[in-house]
This record gives sequence, C-alpha cells and structure tokens, in this order.
Amino acid sequence: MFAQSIQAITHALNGTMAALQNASDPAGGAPVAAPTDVSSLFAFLLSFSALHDWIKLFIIGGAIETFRRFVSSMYYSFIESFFLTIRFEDEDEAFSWMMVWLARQKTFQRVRDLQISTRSWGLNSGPAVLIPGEEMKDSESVEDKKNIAFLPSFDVSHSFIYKGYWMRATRSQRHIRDGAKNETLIIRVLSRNHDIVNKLLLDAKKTYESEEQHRVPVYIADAYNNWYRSGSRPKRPMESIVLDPGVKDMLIEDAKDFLSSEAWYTERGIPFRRGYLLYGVPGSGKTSLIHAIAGALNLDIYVISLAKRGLDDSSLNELICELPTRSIALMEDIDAAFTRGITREDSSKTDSNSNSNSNNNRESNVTLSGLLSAIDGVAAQEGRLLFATTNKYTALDPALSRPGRMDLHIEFGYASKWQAEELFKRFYPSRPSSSPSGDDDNDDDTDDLPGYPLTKEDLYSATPAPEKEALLLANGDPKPSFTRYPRAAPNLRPHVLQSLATRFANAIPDRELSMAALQGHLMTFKSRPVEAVDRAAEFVEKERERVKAIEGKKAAEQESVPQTPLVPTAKVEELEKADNLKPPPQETPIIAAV
Ligand SMILES: Nc1ncnc2c1ncn2[C@@H]1O[C@H](COP(=O)(O)OP(=O)(O)OP(=O)(O)O)[C@@H](O)[C@H]1O
Repeated sequence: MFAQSIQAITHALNGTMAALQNASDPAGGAPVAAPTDVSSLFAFLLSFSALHDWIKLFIIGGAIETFRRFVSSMYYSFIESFFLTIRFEDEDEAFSWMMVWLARQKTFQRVRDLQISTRSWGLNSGPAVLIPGEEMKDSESVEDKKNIAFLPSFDVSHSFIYKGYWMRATRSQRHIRDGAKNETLIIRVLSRNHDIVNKLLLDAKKTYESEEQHRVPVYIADAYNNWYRSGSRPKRPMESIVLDPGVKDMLIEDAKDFLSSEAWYTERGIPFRRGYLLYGVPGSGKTSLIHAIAGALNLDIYVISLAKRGLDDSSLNELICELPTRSIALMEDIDAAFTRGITREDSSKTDSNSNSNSNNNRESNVTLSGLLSAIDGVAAQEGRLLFATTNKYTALDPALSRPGRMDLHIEFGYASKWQAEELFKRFYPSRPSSSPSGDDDNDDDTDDLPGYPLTKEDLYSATPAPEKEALLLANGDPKPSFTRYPRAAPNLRPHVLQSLATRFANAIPDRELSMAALQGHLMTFKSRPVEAVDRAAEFVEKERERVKAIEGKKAAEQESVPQTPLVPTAKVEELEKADNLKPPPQETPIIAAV
C-alpha cells in the first residue's frame, strides 16, 4: 500500500510538471486555451494526465487515514472498557463534595503541579488545613486557620490510589458568558465495578457533611438566577428562642407533620406545599425561628429576595420550580417588595405610571400575579415549606396571605415580662445546685449573692483582674488598654439566676420593647449579670427616648413628603389646564382582610 502511494505521488508530480510545461510552452504544441465555461473547465482539467494520479492519491490517502482512525478508536475503546469515567460539573453539589474530599487527600500536598485554593465550596469556613510548617498559637485550633486547600492543577492529570483502585483526577476550566468560568472535574477509575464509584461518592459526601453537621446550608440565587450555596449558619437551638408558650411547638409539629404527609396530600389531590406567614414587630425572632426550624428538621434554606435586581416573573417562577423537595423557601420582608412596586398590574404598566426617580430605584420586576403563580401555580415546586416574614401584615394583598399560599399566620409581638425573664435565664449560664433539694445552704437575698464563693467584685471574673494582667504581661503582650471586665460570665447558681431574672423582668415593661433590644442590653453586660439587672431601668428609659426620637423623625419626614410626588404640582396644574394630561392615578392601598 505504502509503495503504491509513493508511486502514485511520483506519477502525479511528473504528470503535473509535464502538463504545466505543455501549457506554458507554446513551442511544445498548440497553447491550451483558458476555460471559459464549465464544460471547457472539465476538458481543461482532464487534459492534465496527472489528474488521474492525484485522484488515486486522494483515495489511497483517505483510505489510510480512515484505517488509522479506526485502529486508534478501537484501541481507545478497548482501553476505555477497563475504566469508569465520572464527570462532575461545578454547578452541581456533588462537585463541592469532591473538591472538599480532594482537598482532604494528603496526596495532593506532595504533587509537583498543584493549585492552592482558599475557596470554600459552599462550606462556611472551607476545609481548614494547616500549611505544613505553620505553627498554631495556644488559643487556636485548626478551624481558626484560613481555609486553604491543595488541589490538582487545571488540565494536569494526577493519579492516586483509593481503596486499592488506581484513579486519575483531571480538572478543566472553560470560559462561559461574561467572563464567568465553568469548572469540570473528571475522575477515571481503573475498574468496571460501579461499587467503587458509590463508595467514593459516599465518602466525599460524608466528608463534606461532617464539616456541616452543625450548620444550616443557605442558598441564594446568582446573577443568572441559578441557586448556589452561599454558605451556612450554625444550627440555632430551638431553646434559644423565647416565644409565648406553645408557639414553637405548634410550628415545629406542623412542619414535621407536613413533611411526613405526602401520601395524605396526594390522596386528596391537595398540592403538597405549606406556607407560613410570620408577622409582627422587628426584632421579635421571626428569622431566628425559621433558622432554628431548618436546623431542627435538617432542611436547607433557599432565600428568595423579591427585590433582587433583574428578577422578573419568569425567573422567579424558574427559581421556585428548581427548589428541591424538603427544603425551606424563605421570603423575608415580603411587604418590602410591595413598596418597590409589586402590584397586580403588568410591570411595564407600573413603570409608565412611575416618575423617573422611582424607575431608577426599581430593580425587581416581579408582579403580584407573578408571585402568586410562582407560589402555587401549576409548575410550583411541591414538598417545600414556604416561610414569609413581614412587619406590615395589613399591607399584604389578601390573595397572597390566603390559606393555600400562607396556611399558618403567626404573630410576633413585643417582649412580655415572661419572655424577658426567660431570655435572661438563657443568656447567663447556670450550674446545677449541689444540694439534692436544689437549694443551697446560703439561701439569702440575691443582692448579697448568697452562697457565692467570691466577693461581689470577684463575681465578674474567674481569674481576678490583677492576675489576668500579670498573665498577659508574662506572655509578652504589650501592656493592654486593659479592661477589668471578665470575658466569661460567672456560673450562677440556679436560685441566684432565677432571682436576678425575676428582678430583670420586673424592670422591663410588658410588651413595649423588642426581644432584639433586650438581647442588645444583655450583650452590653455579657459577663456581668448583676449589672445588667441594676442598669435595666436606665436601659428602658434610653430605649423609650430612642423610639420616641425615631417616631418623631418619621412623622417629620412624612410631613415634608409632598402628597402628589409623581409630577410637580405646578406642572400638573399647567398640564391640566391644557387638558393634555390627567394627574397619574394614585395606587389604591392594598389592605389585607385578616
Ligand atoms: N423571641 C426571641 N428569642 C430569642 N432571641 C430573639 C427573639 N427575638 C429576637 N431575638 C434576637 O434578636 C435578634 C433579631 O432577631 P430576628 O432577626 O429573628 O428578628 P426578626 O423578627 O426576624 O426581625 P426583622 O423583622 O427585623 O427581620 C436575633 O439576634 C435574635 O437572637
């Protein structure tokens, strides 16, 4: 075959040379006329004796190349048949599991071509790793370290052995729209047994989840309205939230019951969705409760921000359709979206009614009907819990808060005396009583801190202040702008704590201040419970003054806002006179029937 090809090439070249000579040498014969139409072009081409050889060459070359490709594809298919290839795309959660797992493999700290990364792959702190040789201070743990990971570089394959199987990891990256990059990880395993893939995935998932065991993953929508894991928050114990008795239990039982009743919903043809509307004063624990429920039921939180730039009805619908089952969709301050212009009208119509200023402020294009159909339209995701919070219950459209969309409405008010007392007790640690009866010998007045082993001043510190100062200096710390307050609160005996909590509750007016405000006050005296009680009355007065000042400012602002802000009054009058334009219609206030 090869000799034949060489012969054909030689023939073809000789023939071409001869033909070119004949064509260009008038003495060698009659000059060949230049072709003027298609048939003369063919005649011209066929007059080259070398053309046959070129065709032969083309066919033989094509046959050789086809044969080569066939052999190589057979070879690769044969080799591939011994491997499993697993592909992970970075939009997928399994990609994050694998990256954290790879970062945990010691192999990659030794490879010669590696990438150092501080990415966290949706983990709150990322896979914290000590840089070899890095020293930890006494007070530090590995978790305090900057997350840093050793990973295989892009487009370089790295081999490693996992559970006795040879594996090769290859990362690649490609540019997609607007400078965004998409990353792929390919793992090839020298095995035909899928068990090893399952083991690898399980291992990676466990590694990932062990980092997140005590955390609640939080997802938000990216610029292209795809969900991505933005991080996680520590699980909040239910006990840390103080609400009127029964509220928490009712809510958590309802959510649990819902999650286990899919068949019940299906049998009755009721959409398997549940909505909760938590409303009430700011800082009363609405968001905190949702986070606690997510932690207690092991659900991920998907935050839907209706005011998000670029969000419109169809992207909102897509986002809600893509929610996984058994998750929490959280819409915070759902009323805020209204003030940005959500109405039942089409957004374009709303825009035309707005002045230029409000157009600039307008970021979200979600309409109320878009929101309603996203929540419970045909395509809306089933098996999810929707939590919406608002401070302005009466501003909500009744269609939004009707059962089926918001099945349970729970009110959160200002702190009661009972809540103040409970908050205090949860804020400061208590130790169990040494006597079986629960009472200690010195059961005196709490002002004297009965039974307390230290003096009143010592109460603030397990290590007395001068000793602390000496310790700091001994450690070589520069003389500090030293605060004599201790870092940790004393461990109060239960009856001391109860007595302080009662005194605190007595100083707090019923249903006047928010729980957040009370928490703020206790934070100021984080390690000084007695002072927190002593200064409670002063705090209440300050808080009243602060609220009064805010209300005064609000009232002044309202007075200064013109009643017809859309078009200047003078201009309206002028235009009305000319009968060119009626004043823009005022939006009917949306009042919810509650
Ligand atoms: N009932 C409560 N029990 C314990 N802590 C509370 C309670 N209410 C509020 N807090 C504390 O106050 C802070 C604010 O609470 P949170 O954000 O849950 O309030 P919210 O009602 O969602 O407020 P907003 O309506 O302004 O969003 C949190 O740090 C929380 O710990």
